[in-house]
Amino acid sequence: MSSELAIRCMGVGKAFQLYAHQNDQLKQVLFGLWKKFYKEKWVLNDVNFTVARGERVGIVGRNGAGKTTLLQILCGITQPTKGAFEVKGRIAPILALGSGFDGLLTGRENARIGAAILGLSRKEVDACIEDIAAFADIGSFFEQPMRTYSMGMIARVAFAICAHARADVLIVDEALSVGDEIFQKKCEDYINEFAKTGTILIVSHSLEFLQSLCTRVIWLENGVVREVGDPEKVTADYRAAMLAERQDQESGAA
Ligand SMILES: Nc1ncnc2c1ncn2[C@@H]1O[C@H](COP(=O)(O)OP(=O)(O)OP(=O)(O)O)[C@@H](O)[C@H]1O
Repeated sequence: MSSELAIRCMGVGKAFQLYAHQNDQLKQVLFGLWKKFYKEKWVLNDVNFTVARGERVGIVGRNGAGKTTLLQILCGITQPTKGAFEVKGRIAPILALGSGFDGLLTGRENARIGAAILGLSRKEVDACIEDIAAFADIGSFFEQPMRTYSMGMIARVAFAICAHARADVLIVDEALSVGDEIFQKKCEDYINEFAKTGTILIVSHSLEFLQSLCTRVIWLENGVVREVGDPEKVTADYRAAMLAERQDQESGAA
């Protein structure tokens, strides 16, 4: 690990606009200068952290804590409402796996486009497309339109592209919860291998995996950083809080 920064998140906040009625969105466009027709829902608030080059940082938090939104901001998929961020180097975003694919194009065609979007030149794509096909390991489906794919197959192609993107920073959102056991193991092996040289920011509900992989863990709670530090300590505190909450609910329900 070096002291050089790979990711810096400075006071990042994100508010979504919630419209009570469909018409309100149109009203906002027409009369938005005078009146707000939406309610703001803040899902991230003043999030600050840095990740050094070569570090492996995990993010934990309950459903809806803001983990995916934070990764989407860092990957440039959505803009922060407040604050600023910086990611140095080429990013491979293993998020919302495959949401950008065109269902009318084949796996191969989507893989070529996806790899180019991640920054590979045409020559580099030519050189690695068969390796991407082998990594995805979906046989003749690779030549079929992606609308015929299962979610698991889409995930395989998406992960395969990212695994060949020659990235400096791997940003992973729950990628290990998709696909079958064999593919999950392949992804885990890839991430462990990448970890030897690259920088990783990974969201996972698998606390054991984060403990084994990460150098630090961030616990996000209601859009704010509740704790950051040693993976064993943070995941233990998080687990204890979840357990205490469940016990409270059970005793309340009894
Ligand atoms: N486009 C959107 N418009 C409005 N609210 C949204 C939008 N996207 C996400 N949210 C809300 O933002 C909050 C954070 O969502 P996010 O997906 O970042 O949480 P998460 O920690 O990744 O959850 P999970 O573990 O369930 O994947 C949630 O309350 C969610 O409903």
